[in-house]
Amino acid sequence: MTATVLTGPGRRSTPMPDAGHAEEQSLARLLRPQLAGFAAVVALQVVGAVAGLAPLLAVVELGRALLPPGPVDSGHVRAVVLVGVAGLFVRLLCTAAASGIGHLVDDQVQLSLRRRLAARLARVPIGWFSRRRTGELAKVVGDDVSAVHPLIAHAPSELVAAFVVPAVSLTYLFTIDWRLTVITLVPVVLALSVVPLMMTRTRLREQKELDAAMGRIANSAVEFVQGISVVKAYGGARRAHRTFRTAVDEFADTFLRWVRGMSVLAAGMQLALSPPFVLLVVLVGGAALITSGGLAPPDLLPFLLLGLGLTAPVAALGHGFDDLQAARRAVGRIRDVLDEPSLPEPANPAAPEGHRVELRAVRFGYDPGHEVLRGIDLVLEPGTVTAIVGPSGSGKSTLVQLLPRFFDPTHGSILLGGADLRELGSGQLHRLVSFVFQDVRLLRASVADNIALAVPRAGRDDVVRAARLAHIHDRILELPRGYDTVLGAEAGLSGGEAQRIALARALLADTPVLVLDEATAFADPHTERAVRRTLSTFAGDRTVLVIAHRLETIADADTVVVLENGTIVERGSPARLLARGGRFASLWHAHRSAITDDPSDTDGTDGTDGTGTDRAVPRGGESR
Ligand SMILES: Nc1ncnc2c1ncn2[C@@H]1O[C@H](COP(=O)(O)OP(=O)(O)OP(=O)(O)O)[C@@H](O)[C@H]1O
Repeated sequence: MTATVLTGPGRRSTPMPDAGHAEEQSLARLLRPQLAGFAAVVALQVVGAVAGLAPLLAVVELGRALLPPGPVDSGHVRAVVLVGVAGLFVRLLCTAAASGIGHLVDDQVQLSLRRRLAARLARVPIGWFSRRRTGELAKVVGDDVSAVHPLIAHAPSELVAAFVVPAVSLTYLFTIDWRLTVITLVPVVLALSVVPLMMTRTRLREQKELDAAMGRIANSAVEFVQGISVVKAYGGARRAHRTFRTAVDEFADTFLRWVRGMSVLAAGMQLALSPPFVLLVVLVGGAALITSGGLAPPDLLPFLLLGLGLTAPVAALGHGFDDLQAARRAVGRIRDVLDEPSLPEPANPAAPEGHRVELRAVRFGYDPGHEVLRGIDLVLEPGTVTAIVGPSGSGKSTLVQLLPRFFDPTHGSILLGGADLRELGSGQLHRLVSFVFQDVRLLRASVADNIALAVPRAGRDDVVRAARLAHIHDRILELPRGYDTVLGAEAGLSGGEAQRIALARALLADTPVLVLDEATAFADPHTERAVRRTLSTFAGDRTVLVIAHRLETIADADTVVVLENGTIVERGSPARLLARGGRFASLWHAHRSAITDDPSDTDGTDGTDGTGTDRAVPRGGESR
């Protein structure tokens, strides 16, 4: 046997900079398209906040005009009332408009975030998902994006109210009496002095721990629900439940620690901002000034009224503080996902010539330090079927998943028609390579749409032809609405049926390279034989790579590749390999005797086709 290290016209892959990654996904950049809307919200809030002070100031002015003894200037009173009413009206108008625009901007930002997340998730390597937990990802796309809501829709109004209202009020109060103004500020200063204590390293760490504990609850709940059938079948509900209970208990402990740290601070802040405390401070200060003759009694009124107005925005900011902190952390997590490197897309895709596939010194590992494929050199010629065999865990599935580019090799390259896969656009690659793996994923869509996934414009005739070839047409007709039946909603399919839908999808895609993980594993013997016949007819000039579990597939293959521990230990035609008496021969004999020893196996997979002819005898052929 000769090693099939071929040198072809393949070029070195030069991964292009990832366009998606290059665009820095900062929140500012994210908000840039919405800047006009954002500016309008802030402007309306400023006008609204200032106008909102008019009624208060009108009451104060009325008090100062009506309380002192003597004649009343009715013209002045009328003007003050009019200004107060107009201010109220403008405030209502501005607040409503700002709230409306703010929520529209928020909607756009959330939509854009979710679109970006979806686009990024579609481009990250499949391996990234296996390292992520479903709960965490669901939290980012769902909860975390929603947590941005207060940041966009409420923060501007709260910030504006917190700064503009006190600024205007203070200016007015200063014109009346600067000493009482300073006294009126005491509650605000006390409340603000608590804020840094709420943001110490310990408090922020506790917040993070709280978030992580919440994430663990979500994960364990999702995992518990996903695995519920297995757990129940094996009576392990108690054990599985324990993970959830532990997560819940941990959350309760973390929450208690957080509450303990925050409650005194929050209570102190609330006390400082509470109306009774504010009134007490202003009254004590005002009374002292009045008795000393430094302040006219009616001038105490504006301080009592506006003093309460000074603390209200700070209190609102305090209430929104948690939301804002949560939004900040959520944006951080969203940014982490958006910054995740995706499989690089070439700026100028290469044009492959033909569909010869060549793996050159391919190495790959899911985790650093643990290689699953350790230097694979392999050529798959057009018009041939290459079967991969090998013990469980030898890397067969990993190897075939590199062809549709579920992952990129960590070293070496894979060439298709002379072009490195990394130099092909993803659309181009999908037009060249289709696959049917064991773990078939069908979409919650009609049967026809599922089959036509790669060729959305395919006519119904083509879809039916592909379904017939995959021997699933009759079963589809039995479904409630035939080809229009929505899978997962109106009907479900068995594992073998789902595989044949996936096979029909691959047949319709009609790509020159086909990768199969023994696509007929779940079919009954009769269907399995029929599907195999279809595949051998269909193969034609195609380049076919199949993970073979059945002797017939192995016997029919042009080349068999024996994989062990991530390296190719034998390759050649089945007949030659059998004659050599090496690894393949012992695998073959072990496989055969396992089947003949198993009395339950009556499906012909022992190498006979049920007609008495021994078909699973490797046919002759030269090693490539
Ligand atoms: N998503 C993954 N993340 C981390 N390790 C993985 C992942 N998938 C497979 N592995 C590991 O890679 C090695 C090869 O697995 P692979 O599924 O390719 O083998 P296989 O030959 O196809 O096995 P089988 O015949 O049992 O399907 C195994 O050690 C497996 O644990």
